[in-house]
Amino acid sequence: MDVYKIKGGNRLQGKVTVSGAKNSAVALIPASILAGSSVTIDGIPEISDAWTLKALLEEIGGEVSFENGTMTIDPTKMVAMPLPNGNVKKLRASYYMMGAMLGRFKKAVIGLPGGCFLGPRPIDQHIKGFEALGAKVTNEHGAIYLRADELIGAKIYLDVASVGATINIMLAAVRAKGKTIIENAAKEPEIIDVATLLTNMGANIKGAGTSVIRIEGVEELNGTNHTIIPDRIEAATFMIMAAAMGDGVLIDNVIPLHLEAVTAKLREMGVKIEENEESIYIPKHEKFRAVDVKTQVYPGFPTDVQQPLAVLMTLSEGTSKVTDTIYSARFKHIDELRRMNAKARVEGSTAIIQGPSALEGSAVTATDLRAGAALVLAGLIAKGETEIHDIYHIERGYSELIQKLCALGADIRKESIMVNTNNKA
Ligand SMILES: CC(=O)N[C@H]1[C@@H](OP(=O)(O)OP(=O)(O)OC[C@H]2O[C@@H](n3ccc(=O)[nH]c3=O)[C@H](O)[C@@H]2O)O[C@H](CO)[C@@H](O)[C@@H]1O
Ligand SMILES: C=C(OP(=O)(O)O)C(=O)O
Repeated sequence: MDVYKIKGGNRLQGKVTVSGAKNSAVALIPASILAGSSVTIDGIPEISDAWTLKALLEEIGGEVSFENGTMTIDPTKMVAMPLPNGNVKKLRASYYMMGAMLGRFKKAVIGLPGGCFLGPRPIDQHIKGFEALGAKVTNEHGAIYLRADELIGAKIYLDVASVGATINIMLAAVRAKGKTIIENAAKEPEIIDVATLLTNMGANIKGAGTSVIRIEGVEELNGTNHTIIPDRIEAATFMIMAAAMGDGVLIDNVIPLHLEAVTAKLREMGVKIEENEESIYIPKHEKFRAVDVKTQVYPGFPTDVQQPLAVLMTLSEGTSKVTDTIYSARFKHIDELRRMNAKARVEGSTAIIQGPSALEGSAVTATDLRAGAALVLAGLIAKGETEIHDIYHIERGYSELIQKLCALGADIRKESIMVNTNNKA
């Protein structure tokens, strides 16, 4: 089993460059299914989710290369191959194969997606959207079957402003006949990024990034080149790491506008942040104020950042509270942080963190992607050695994390350890 081993206490200094956005990449790659010729995407992060999607595209006949951050996808020989099991279970975003294959082939069979367990993650709004466009959708033995004679544009009101449902409906609707209107659409920057790719492929999409998206279906889409946006969640993770352990860290390749809620909350905690056009500088800090934070849909405070932020709260003076309004059960990291001597507990959908506490190295488990990032930060701060298990969660979404942290001065390495399966409960 692979683990991360971290010797805590090293200060971080220098420049770190943020990779392309995971949550864009995992939608842009399936979007290429809709193209009539090759799509090239620059800035794809080196994460296992990208490799898994490459494998999924190859399973349906795509020719895909992925080298030095550039993925080129030739979709011309793709077929509507059912994907009920295997790779689709490895990540959440395999659900985008539904919208893209429905758009191109008018049919798809896709297993229920995997991804982080954060509490219930239904896909009812995706299905409602596909049905509104004229698809018949059934759930048979854990796989979703979608078929349509033709897709016809429709008005769809999302009961929740879901990122996945907004993108998935967009993927199918660009090839539907006539006009689709998505109301109460999610507004995340990754949605604009996907709409930009689709528009450059010849789609007609207006309003991406607002709560009403209008799509006029087209008969065919062409290949194109695209450069992905920077990962605002990775950037926020490094901002928090820099605040906690930095002696001056420049975080490069960011769009500061995408980070407004994070920047505002960190400033409230006493963190000094210098924003440049495409980078953010965080100087050394010694003290932090306790704050309360509530996660919200974009442009509110992102749920994907609350777990690393909780670690900074263990250094803050007083009681902090984190309420997750998106995922009620996204608090598995709190138990692990307690193993490291954090004073924290969960009440309902709120974590209550009492600081400051002196974190101590321990063996802990990355229960999900951002819990993993939180534990990496806790390990950087803690006295002694921290060993993080189940790091495959972290590697789904952070590109070259070890290399980036080592370059900043951290003592973190990946190691294979023997697991005694006889002792497993
Ligand atoms: C691959 C990807 O982009 N993942 C991101 C995406 O996940 P994902 O797209 O899965 O998240 P959604 O925006 O869809 O979910 C938001 C909320 O809506 C609920 N919901 C969603 C769909 C649905 O059909 N029915 C329903 O009730 C969910 O349970 C959740 O409470 O947005 C989340 C919220 O910003 C992020 O944490 C994830 O990192
Ligand atoms: C929850 C996340 O990812 P996914 O939706 O891919 O599980 C995340 O990126 O924090």
